[in-house]
Amino acid sequence: MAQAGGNPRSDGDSQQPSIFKVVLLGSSSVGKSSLALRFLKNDFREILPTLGCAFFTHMMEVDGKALKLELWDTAGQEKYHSVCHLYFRGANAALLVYDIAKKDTFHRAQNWWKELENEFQPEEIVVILVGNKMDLEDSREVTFEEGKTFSESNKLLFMETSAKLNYQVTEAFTAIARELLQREEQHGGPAQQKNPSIDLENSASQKKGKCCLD
Ligand SMILES: Nc1nc2c(ncn2[C@@H]2O[C@H](COP(=O)(O)OP(=O)(O)OP(=O)(O)O)[C@@H](O)[C@H]2O)c(=O)[nH]1
Repeated sequence: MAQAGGNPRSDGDSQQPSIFKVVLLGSSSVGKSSLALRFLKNDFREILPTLGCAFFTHMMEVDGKALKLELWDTAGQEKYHSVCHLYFRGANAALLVYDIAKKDTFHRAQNWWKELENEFQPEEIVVILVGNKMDLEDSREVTFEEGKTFSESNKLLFMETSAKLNYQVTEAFTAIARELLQREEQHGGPAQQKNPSIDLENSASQKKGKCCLD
């Protein structure tokens, strides 16, 4: 394993929420930024392709426990592929997003899973496979069963979503948050992060149109 997942961070004060790094991975145009925009702002609009990576933080509460998610929305365009590896270092969770109306994006999500498997021990990262654009039922190329079968055989969480219709978007992020908190509890509470996130100031390319999430 080349790189271990980062432990959730805390400043040592048990009252402070844990911080988890969550990366969004998948082909270009599957709707990663749209899922983030829907989750963070309950909005949906045309967004320009992500350049490099966009970064957001979000406080939330799950089952009475507060936590902070650091969301890293990566660019799906192939030219950014190698950069994405930098961004998933130290991640606690990943959303592997595909477009249910584009079979090749499902295969790409499966390849991302292989890459994560090479980087992380199974217990180091929470992964959810997300079949987005489920509003495009008439053009569906990936069945619900295909997504479910792949997830079950690889012990991933799975959900179909529509950023456009606001269907199961919050649920997908909440499922991740819940699993992260459960794992943290099993491992005896928050610890200092072993592999801190890379320096945002120096290395995160900003997304054109990122302002729409601010
Ligand atoms: N019908 C439908 N369209 C969607 C949905 N989510 C996103 N889109 C559209 O898909 C296109 C791509 O969305 P983005 O969110 O930019 O996709 P991305 O995965 O972030 O793309 P990159 O930044 O290139 O990696 C846009 O035109 C969105 O409006 C959805 O749930 N349903």
